[in-house]
Amino acid sequence: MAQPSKEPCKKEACDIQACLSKNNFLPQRCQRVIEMLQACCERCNNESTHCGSVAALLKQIKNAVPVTGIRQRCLRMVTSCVSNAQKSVLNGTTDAVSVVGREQIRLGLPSKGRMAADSLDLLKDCQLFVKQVNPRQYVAQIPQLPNTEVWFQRPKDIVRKLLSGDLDLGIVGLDIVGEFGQGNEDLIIVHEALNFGDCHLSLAIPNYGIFENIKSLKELAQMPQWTEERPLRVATGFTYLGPKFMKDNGIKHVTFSTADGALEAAPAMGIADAILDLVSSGTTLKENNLKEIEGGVVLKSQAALVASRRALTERKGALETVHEVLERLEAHLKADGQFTVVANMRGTDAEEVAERVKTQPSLTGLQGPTISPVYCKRDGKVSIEYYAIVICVPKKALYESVQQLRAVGGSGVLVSPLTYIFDEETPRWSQLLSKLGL
Ligand SMILES: Nc1ncnc2c1ncn2[C@@H]1O[C@H](COP(=O)(O)OP(=O)(O)OP(=O)(O)O)[C@@H](O)[C@H]1O
Ligand SMILES: O=P(O)(O)OC[C@H]1O[C@H](OP(=O)(O)OP(=O)(O)O)[C@H](O)[C@@H]1O
Ligand SMILES: [Mg+2]
Repeated sequence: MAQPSKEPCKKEACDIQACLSKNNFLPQRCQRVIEMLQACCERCNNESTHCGSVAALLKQIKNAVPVTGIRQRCLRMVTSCVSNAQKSVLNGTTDAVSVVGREQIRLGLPSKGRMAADSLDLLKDCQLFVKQVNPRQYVAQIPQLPNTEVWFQRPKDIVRKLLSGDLDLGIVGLDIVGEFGQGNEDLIIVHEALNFGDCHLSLAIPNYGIFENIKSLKELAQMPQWTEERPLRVATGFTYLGPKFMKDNGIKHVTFSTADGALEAAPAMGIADAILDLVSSGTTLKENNLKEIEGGVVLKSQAALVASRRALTERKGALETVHEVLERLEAHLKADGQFTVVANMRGTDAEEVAERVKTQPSLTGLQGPTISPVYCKRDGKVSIEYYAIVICVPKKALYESVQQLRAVGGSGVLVSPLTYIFDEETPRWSQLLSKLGL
């Protein structure tokens, strides 16, 4: 194997050093960051794209660089440095044992089942149109994100492939993240509430026989029937989360069996005493004479945007792509629950109208009402008698708000859907940076 080259680092190393020194960082600290960067690139030359030392380097930068702007510049330089090191391997400048080089960011979407159509619809609502030529084609493009390709996969494979580095981002249920991610720190939840795929993972027992009066997990655990020889038998598809939940709750005498579906039949078939499965409407439990119990919810789930930490810190453009996707998602999801309400109000001036509006609890809008004069022509003269008030109102509080508007003299109330609310910065973006140690 050829000697690893430190060349790709040189320019970035100088830039980072200059940036840090210019901002009064101690020379030893700068030096340490640069050494780590160079060691990291050596390893990238030698090993693969998944050089774990980048994470350590980023942590070091976090400690050394408290100012967000400078920290982000350093991060970009590090990413570019590492990707140069990788490119030099691909171009043959340096040998490598195995390098998975790819330019495109990969987003995994559910290929079928409950989550598939909803994932595409959500992206569409964010003006991200997935172009899939036919439904059996597993790769697709999003013209609005030219550096990103979509790969359709089964939800559990999305999580597995995020962990193996074959996908960078994905949309899956939090249940699948918990079950197949198993707390792996490389999986980062970028947005935990995409507003579809709602369900919960729950323990359920028959509502007849020895279970008739059992109402809680505690009571279930204390039943004298369960012994080492005859443990509580639980049927579940969640073979990681199930045992973990029982252990965390101190339930000792328990065994698990698994099946791919129709688990609700297991107690009546005599295969299990209880089941641990997803519930949404509760119909399947009810139809099979099963009930949930207090303390039996393992987790609440809905669709989430998940990313690979390594991809975000090492793959060129990944962080920027996540930022854009996150902004679009947040703008859409925030607006989704709101209406824009416009009404006219008679008044002497804008402040007086504002005072009246503010007496009503549902009329404050996002930051406060926008009030503007309505110019009308009377006897050939332009005058202001009315003011238009514009507010955002939660959909649930619409009627209440209309009543409150009327109560303070509002008339001609217009209600229209709100499509996007772009905040100054999305709170989840700063949370993501902090999870990444940036
Ligand atoms: N009632 C529900 N039952 C199961 N999953 C639900 C439910 N409601 C929402 N979900 C979400 O949908 C995901 C499962 O979707 P789906 O049932 O299509 O896949 P699957 O069960 O893995 O596929 P299959 O049933 O073909 O094995 C879950 O991981 C969960 O996040
Ligand atoms: O509370 P409910 O709305 O009734 O939904 C819960 C049921 O839905 C899921 O099964 P699915 O339809 O995926 O069938 P499967 O068991 O064949 O996977 C889940 O495993 C439950 O059985
Ligand atoms: Mg299913």
